[in-house]
This record gives sequence, structure tokens and C-alpha cells, in this order.
Amino acid sequence: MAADQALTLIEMKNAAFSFGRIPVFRQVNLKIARGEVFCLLGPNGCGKTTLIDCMLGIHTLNKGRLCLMGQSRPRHSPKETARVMAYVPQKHDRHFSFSVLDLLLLGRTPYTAFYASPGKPDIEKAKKILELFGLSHLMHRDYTRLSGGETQLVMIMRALIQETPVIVMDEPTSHLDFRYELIVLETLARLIRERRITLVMATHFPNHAFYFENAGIPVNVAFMGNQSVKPSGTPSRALTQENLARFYHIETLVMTHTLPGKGPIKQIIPIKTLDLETDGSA
Ligand SMILES: Nc1ncnc2c1ncn2[C@@H]1O[C@H](COP(=O)(O)OP(=O)(O)OP(=O)(O)O)[C@@H](O)[C@H]1O
Repeated sequence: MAADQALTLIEMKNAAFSFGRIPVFRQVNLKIARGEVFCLLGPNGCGKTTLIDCMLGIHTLNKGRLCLMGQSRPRHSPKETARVMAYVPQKHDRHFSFSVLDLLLLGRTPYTAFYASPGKPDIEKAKKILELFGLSHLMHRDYTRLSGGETQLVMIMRALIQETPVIVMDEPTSHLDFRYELIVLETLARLIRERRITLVMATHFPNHAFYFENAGIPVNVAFMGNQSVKPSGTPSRALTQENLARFYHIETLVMTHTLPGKGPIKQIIPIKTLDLETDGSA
């Protein structure tokens, strides 16, 4: 196997998807490698969740191919997909009053035999992650009665104990306070460094891309809009004031601050909206 193939975990070739007659994206070509953060940016409604749902097999591509870990199939089975990718959705319908512990244990289902219950090591993993996040007090709480932020943290913890090579997150920190946002980013950065997991993240916070780049992790940014996806390189290359103006129609400052002993830290500061007439193709 060529080195390039060995490193590529997810690949889309000439992919297209539409809801009925309404196209969401077409001609999408992308490669996501082991140990990288793939950061998908784009305005509301441009199709980020739909693209992620196609990667996860929730929707089937109308055209093109999806390869997971080098395997191209018209459809990957849910269990097969769940061993490769754990998913933190943007929205989650809470129908069943599971305890938080039971919900976390669902993350272990891909490794549990049909009809079997999760074992002691699975329960230990769930308890350990609750401890790590300082949330052991939630263990026996009814999951349907958690706050928005607590629910999001439970979904993140469930994905982490699924122990997959890829974690897919759709707006993963939208409900989190400053401290928990950082705890999640730090945990992900540690997993990428230590286990070389891959993170696919759709976000409205381009600063998250800079967070990982500042931490020395390989990051690739792709802009989605006008039914296409444009891979645009590292955050430093992609997230320039000019591109942000073209793509989001906003004026920004991209700041670099050097922290003693830590090297340069980059961050975007939004200044003001620009006229919508500005060209939107980044
Ligand atoms: N089940 C569906 N049936 C028909 N159209 C849909 C369906 N789900 C989403 N859409 C439409 O597809 C387009 C893309 O939606 P999607 O949720 O993928 O966008 P997004 O980029 O994730 O948006 P946001 O940033 O606001 O979360 C939108 O116009 C949306 O209204």
C-alpha cells in the first residue's frame, strides 16, 4: 500500500448529495489523514452537517465514492462505521430516560456482542471519563433532564470512550462554558498527540482551527459554500483577513501573540460586518 493511502482514513471522490431535487453539494473531493484535524467551515445552511452525515453513512451519496480506512463500499454497515468513527452530533433528540452511565455505555456498543451487556471494563471506562471531566456527580442522573452544556459533554464523553481512530464533531462546543470548551480542546489535542486520532470538526469558530495549530497539531481547513468544498490548507494559510472577508463578509484582525516559552499564538478577532456585495468565494 502506498504511504499516502496508508495515512488517508477518509476520502471522498467526486461526491454529490441532494435532498430530492435540491442539491446540497457536488464534485466534492477531499482526503483526511491520520492524526490531523480537518476543520470544515462555512455559513449557516451551506451543508456541513449533511456532508458529515454522508461520511457517517446516515445519508448515502447520490454520486461519487466514500472510502473509509481505504475501503470503498456503496454502504458501510453501522457497526463497521462505529468502529472507525465516533460522532458528536449538533442536535440530539432525547427520547429515552437513560441514566448518564447507561448513555455513556452506548459508546461501547460497537465492541459488545449481540444480546450481551457491557462488561466491567466498559463500566470502568465510563466512570473514568466522568472523573476526568469532573462530572462523576452526573453518573446516575436522568440524561433527559441535563442542561444543554451537560448534554453536549455527555455526547463528547460517549464519543471518547468509543475509542475510534476518527472522532467527528458537529459544532461540539456550542453550549459549553469557557472552561469546558478548553477542557474539550485540551483532551482532543492530547488524544491526537498520544494516539494519533483524527478529528473531523464542523464549526462556526475558526479560532478552534488556530487552537490546534497553535498546539503544534496538523490542521487542514476546508471552506464549504455554493455547493462545493474547497480544501484551503493550514489555518495560517487559509484563515487570512482577506479570505475571512471574502467568505464570511466580515472585517477581522488576525493577531499573533508570542507567549514566553510557548511560541506564537494566533487568533481571529472579529471587528465588523462588511457589505454583502463582497465576493463570497474563498
Ligand atoms: N432532511 C432534510 N430535508 C431537506 N432539506 C434539508 C434536510 N436537512 C437539511 N436540509 C437543508 O440542507 C441544507 C444544508 O443543511 P445543513 O444542516 O447540512 O447545513 P449546515 O451547514 O450544517 O448548517 P448550520 O451551520 O446552520 O448548522 C439547508 O438548506 C437545509 O435546510
